[in-house]
Amino acid sequence: MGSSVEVVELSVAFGRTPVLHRISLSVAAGEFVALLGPSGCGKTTLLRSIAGFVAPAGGRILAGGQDITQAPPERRGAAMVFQSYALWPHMSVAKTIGYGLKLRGWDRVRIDVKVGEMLRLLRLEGLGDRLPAQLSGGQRQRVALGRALAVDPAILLLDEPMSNLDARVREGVRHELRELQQSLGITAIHVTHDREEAMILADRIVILHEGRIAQQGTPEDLWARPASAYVADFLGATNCLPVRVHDEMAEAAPAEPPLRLEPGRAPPNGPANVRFRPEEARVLAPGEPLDGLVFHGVVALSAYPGGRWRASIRIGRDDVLVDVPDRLPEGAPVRLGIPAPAAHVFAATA
Ligand SMILES: Nc1ncnc2c1ncn2[C@@H]1O[C@H](COP(=O)(O)OP(=O)(O)OP(=O)(O)O)[C@@H](O)[C@H]1O
Repeated sequence: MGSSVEVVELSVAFGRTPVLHRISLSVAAGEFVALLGPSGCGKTTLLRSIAGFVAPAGGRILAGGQDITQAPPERRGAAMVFQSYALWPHMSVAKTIGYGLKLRGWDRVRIDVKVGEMLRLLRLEGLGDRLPAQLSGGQRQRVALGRALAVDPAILLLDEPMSNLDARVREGVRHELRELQQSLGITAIHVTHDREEAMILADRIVILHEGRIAQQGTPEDLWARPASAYVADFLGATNCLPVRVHDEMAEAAPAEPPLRLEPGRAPPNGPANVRFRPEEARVLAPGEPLDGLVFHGVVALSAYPGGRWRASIRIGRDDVLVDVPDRLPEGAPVRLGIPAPAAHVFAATA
């Protein structure tokens, strides 16, 4: 069974450079949490601090209510799977999976039984005698997972364990990992810079920005209500257009009705930006009304990435992308509509 993890005001510095700033985070027993953010935001450092490989400058870490801040890695009830898998080239699959048990002094017979169980669980039956070089990428990844899970950890720490797999294999492995984690009831903390991976795997996503938590919530919550331009951008709302906000209304073009912003979520009066996803914006038919923001623009370019067309629309001095069902002729005037729930408005300085 999994145990809870509590990170309390954790600070980490390398030399004089602070990397994590008083991070507080609670992970429930059995929960799957993804730490998401761009390269260098500190997610691996946070994971390694929980694992016990990095000594914090301040704050505490608890597992199952016990303070483990000073505990050595092997006394934390956690196992880590690394990006590189860190498999030993001369050690067979079975020996690799049994390695942690041998270190714990288990006898040969018990180790064999447990390794057999892990091989079945991870669909590696018949591969026990192989060396890493004789395995596919997906199989190697499962061996690394098997080595971590064999010791029955309460907490599974995953450091980008799928980044070396090709896209097609990764899809399958994601679902396997999620199923495995749920059936074992283990607590998982997963580091990734892949938004889709975090969305698919996690009960909760924690987005990091320069060593601080930018926002945390369920995937649906973050998707629908990003709290800042940084989070919106990271979650695919990469289009950005200027608007003016006054009295909780955002205005795109004087000719179109302004959008009433959710009370309490409106940025202060003045220059602001609306951020939105290409797949959530629409090109409107002439005169078609919309509850949202409407901009007037011209088609700059159309491309076909597959399934739908993706048009680049020039609005004033900005270009934005929008998915459309059919090719739009270049130079055609269009009304671009951003439905209210898809329009994320932030002060221009945010
Ligand atoms: N051992 C170290 N010594 C000095 N600086 C380090 C060390 N490890 C990490 N850093 C620095 O700390 C910052 C955060 O690194 P970290 O690896 O946690 O980021 P990350 O979000 O996991 O990035 P990536 O996705 O690239 O792994 C970076 O600026 C990095 O250069």
